[in-house]
Amino acid sequence: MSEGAPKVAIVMGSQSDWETMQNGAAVLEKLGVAHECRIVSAHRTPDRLVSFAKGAAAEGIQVIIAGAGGAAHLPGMVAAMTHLPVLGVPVQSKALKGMDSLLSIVQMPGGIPVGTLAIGAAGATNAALLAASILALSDPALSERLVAWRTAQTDSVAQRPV
Ligand SMILES: Nc1c(C(=O)O)ncn1[C@@H]1O[C@H](COP(=O)(O)O)[C@@H](O)[C@H]1O
Repeated sequence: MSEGAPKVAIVMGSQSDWETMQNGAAVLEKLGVAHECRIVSAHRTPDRLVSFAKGAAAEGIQVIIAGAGGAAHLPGMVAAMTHLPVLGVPVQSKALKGMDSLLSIVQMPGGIPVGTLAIGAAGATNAALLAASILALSDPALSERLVAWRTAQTDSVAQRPV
């Protein structure tokens, strides 16, 4: 469904973040938003980070979702090197349950924004929905799919617990 050149890039600091970030990829897949997923780490692969962040706009990427845990510098460093919207997902860490990730991502200095989502799977899901909302501003067909997705979600909520 999501064919064509990727418009959203989902980047994550480690393979271990995929369990969380795949929730975002699944939403983009359902909505038919072309996307790509990459492992990029500010700490472990700094050169890969620079070439990704500096080249993303020229490659046709329109929104970047960046997920990382612990000392989560990835989203902020990506944002420092691109004007594209960057949505940050704090991945839940074992030691501090993701509070470290959240605080590392959310407290950006004025001038370099990262739109920070909730810790964990819900954050990854919502980052993908926000990315789709941004793209839908200039894509009426995607806008219709997004509204249909929201309607289906509403319809799936039972009136009473079973
Ligand atoms: N926070 C970052 C960055 C970064 O910010 O660039 N690179 C890796 N990491 C994080 O280290 C955690 C543990 O990684 P490992 O599981 O590979 O040891 C992951 O949640 C990853 O996002």
